[in-house]
Amino acid sequence: MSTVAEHQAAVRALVSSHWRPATEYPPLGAALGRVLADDVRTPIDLPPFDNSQMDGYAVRADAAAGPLRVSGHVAAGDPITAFPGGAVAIMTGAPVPLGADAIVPVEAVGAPGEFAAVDDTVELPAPVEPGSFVRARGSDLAAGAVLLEAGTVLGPAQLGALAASGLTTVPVRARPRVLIVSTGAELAEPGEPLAPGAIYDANAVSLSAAITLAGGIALATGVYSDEPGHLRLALEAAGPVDLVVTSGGVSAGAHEVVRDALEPLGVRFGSVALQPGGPQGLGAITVAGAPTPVLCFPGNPVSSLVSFELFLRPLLRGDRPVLRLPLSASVDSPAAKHQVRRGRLTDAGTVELVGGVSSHLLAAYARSDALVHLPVGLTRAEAGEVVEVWRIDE
Ligand SMILES: Nc1nc2c(c(=O)[nH]1)N[C@H]1C(S)=C(S)[C@@H](COP(=O)(O)OP(=O)(O)OC[C@H]3O[C@@H](n4cnc5c(N)ncnc54)[C@H](O)[C@@H]3O)O[C@H]1N2
Ligand code: MOO
Repeated sequence: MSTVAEHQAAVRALVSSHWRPATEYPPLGAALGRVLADDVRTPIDLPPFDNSQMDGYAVRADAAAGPLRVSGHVAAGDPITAFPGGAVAIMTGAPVPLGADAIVPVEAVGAPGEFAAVDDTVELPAPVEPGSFVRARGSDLAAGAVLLEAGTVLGPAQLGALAASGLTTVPVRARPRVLIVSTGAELAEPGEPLAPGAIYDANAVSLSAAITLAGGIALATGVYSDEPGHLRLALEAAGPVDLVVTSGGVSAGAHEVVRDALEPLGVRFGSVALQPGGPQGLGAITVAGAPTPVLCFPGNPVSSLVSFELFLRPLLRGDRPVLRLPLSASVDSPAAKHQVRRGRLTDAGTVELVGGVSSHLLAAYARSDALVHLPVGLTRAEAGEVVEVWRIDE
């Protein structure tokens, strides 16, 4: 039996030895959620020039005592000018005139929005600190410095920072194409009539959604049969993909379609000290003429998704946010297994378990926003005991 860490390492080694993503250069508007392929440096200082943080007056701090003549007016978008002395009325974002070194907010001098006219005088109420309310050139980031590191997932702030640097395209990793094959003779497509003994295929949809949210391109198919030949046919008919994920057919039953079809091709099956998600398979098979990694997840719907979270998502998307939170109630756990329970964060700052241990409890999973980790060796945790929690509510 492998540990979770051993299986994670095996999956990482397998996937990374086959999937070497090409670099693509989408425009920023099409790069949301993509993963940076290389470090990106800003070609310009951010901000590109000293500018005012406030609507107010630009002054020289060492010459700001007594009445000051208003010597000009600059707004955002105006060119950079030399400081003529006195006080220059200045708007937020306008370039600080060269030679001025501080901004006094307008409300410190008079009413907000009311500026003295050029040639009028203003009197400042207090001494001024050099640099106050000046947003210095390069104070966010200097030209040439790394703005975002390879591996960063591009969200609103990251894309905004690239745009602020004047960049129009960004190097991102090609999205992995993942073929999801859910198996089992008992499965029916949602929408079909449900025959006695049949259940609807949840995993094709849940794993596709998980892959898509993790930045992959999900291609899903169902093999609703226990015939290994049918699974091999489905794989032979598939176009080129970077990875295959199967669900079901891996444990100890008489009809284990995935194991029966893929074990002869060299895929290894075994147990991981994990619940849910114990039975696992991994290896490489030929798909569309190319050696392609395959991960075989157990069919129970919770087991499939938990397997994805522990073994595949970190490779595609990085780690989930990890919290350490007290349990809202006590819980028992098998000493020999790393147990992953579904949970919900509470307003009290604790995590409460949702539903029981069993891996068919998908509706309970659907009400959860966290995974609660109870490691090997832990047999019981009391209410208030702090445990590792992964947020999964993205
Ligand atoms: N004698 C043993 N029996 C089982 C063991 C074991 O060690 N010894 N392990 C159990 C564990 S743990 C798991 S997990 C499952 C894994 O089973 P399989 O991967 O072979 O999956 P199936 O038997 O095909 O299905 C299990 C369960 O999940 C339902 N299922 C399957 N696919 C889907 C789908 N796409 N959508 C919704 N539900 C699905 C299926 O109907 C079964 O109820 O084995 C245990 N047994
Ligand atoms: O390992 Mo199974 O995945 O517990 O339910």
